[in-house]
Amino acid sequence: MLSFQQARQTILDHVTPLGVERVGLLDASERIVAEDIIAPWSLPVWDNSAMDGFAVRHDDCSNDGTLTISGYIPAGGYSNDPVQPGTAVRIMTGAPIPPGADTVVPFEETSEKGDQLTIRGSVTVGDHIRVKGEDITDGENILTAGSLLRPAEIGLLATFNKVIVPVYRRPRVAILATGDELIEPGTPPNNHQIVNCNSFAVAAALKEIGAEPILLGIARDNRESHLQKIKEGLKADALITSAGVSAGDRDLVRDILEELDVKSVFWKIDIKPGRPTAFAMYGDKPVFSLPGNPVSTMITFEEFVKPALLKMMGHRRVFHPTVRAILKDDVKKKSGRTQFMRVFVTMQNGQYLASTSGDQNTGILKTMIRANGLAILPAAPDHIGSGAQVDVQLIGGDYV
Ligand SMILES: Nc1nc2c(c(=O)[nH]1)N[C@H]1C(S)=C(S)[C@@H](COP(=O)(O)OP(=O)(O)OC[C@H]3O[C@@H](n4cnc5c(N)ncnc54)[C@H](O)[C@@H]3O)O[C@H]1N2
Ligand code: MOO
Repeated sequence: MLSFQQARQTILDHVTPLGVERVGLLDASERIVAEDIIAPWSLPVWDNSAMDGFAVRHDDCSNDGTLTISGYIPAGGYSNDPVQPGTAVRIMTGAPIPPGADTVVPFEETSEKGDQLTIRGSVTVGDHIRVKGEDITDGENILTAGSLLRPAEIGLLATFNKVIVPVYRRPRVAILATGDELIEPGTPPNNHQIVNCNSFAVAAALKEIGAEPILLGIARDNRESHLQKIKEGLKADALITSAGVSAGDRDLVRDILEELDVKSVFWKIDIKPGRPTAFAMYGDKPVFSLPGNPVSTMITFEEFVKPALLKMMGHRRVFHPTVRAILKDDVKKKSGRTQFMRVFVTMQNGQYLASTSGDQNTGILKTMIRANGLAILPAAPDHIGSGAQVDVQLIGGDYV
């Protein structure tokens, strides 16, 4: 049986980034740029003032004399007239430095009387001038393909007039719940029926990473229903099924996938929860079959599906940030399996602390709700004492 790391790597080895599409600037937010972006001009575009004040010739500032105010350049204005010796030009932040001037003196360091200006204190040549190209030079590679477009990158693209941006396509991901016991949310449950929560938890997780969920509904525990729904799901870029993958008499998912020529890559991983997870490929489309217990579905999505989809969207970083934390509880676990423990992480005196968020049975949803981290307990020991250091993936929720 594959270990946690082997299974995750195997999945990542099977998926590749989807194609590229060109979208409007704001639609590119939080997506991955698919080509290098080259600066078409320098930034700043020209030498400009960093302060409201006076553009002067530094040589004129060395004696205690006065200068004559000879002009005014607001932001949005410019002047091609050279600043003559003995004169100063009133200039606003962002306005281009006029020829001849090499220094800006802020208003606070001057006093004015009519058109006469006195500079107080010492002035260094070049003060308060933002020099052309000091930020970015013409032809510089400003964003390499594969970069995440956060607000700062979107601003940078806007600066350079890049209103159409090449980004990796977002996967359309079909989600199929399976089981005769299931009804859809909004339907009053009869005896022995339970409401399909997995499809919605998975759809929300997909939206969080910018993938497009397609809800296929529920496949009933018979061959025809599975065939019809799975066929539909295979039209998407990826398919996620929940339940029907363990050893039950009615666990049909893997058989039907095989019947539809979906090639099994592996079944079962040495982890808890999530052992019966199956992974298969339909051409170049991944098919994830997640165990039905809601907590197992959510954790296997986080550990296996999310990194694969992020890779398909062109992301270079596909894993949750992991921190070392001190365990606050004694933990008994199954020896030989990597175990994901739902924890609540806090920070005290510069150190992360992780305490169990409650009952770790996979039937217990509440513990998932309370968790903001998953501690990854290594396979070997069957007991980890409080005070031990463990790796914890931060999975969001309340900030620590
Ligand atoms: N003999 C064995 N039995 C089981 C094994 C095993 O290895 N041998 N593995 C156990 C483990 S671990 C898990 S996890 C479950 C997973 O089984 P399935 O993926 O086949 O899921 P089901 O049995 O159909 O359902 C499990 C549980 O989850 C509920 N469920 C299913 N779908 C949904 C949904 N969409 N929304 C909410 N809840 C859902 C379902 O009613 C069951 O209670 O198998 C163990 N058994
Ligand atoms: O592996 Mo099951 O997913 O423990 O609940």
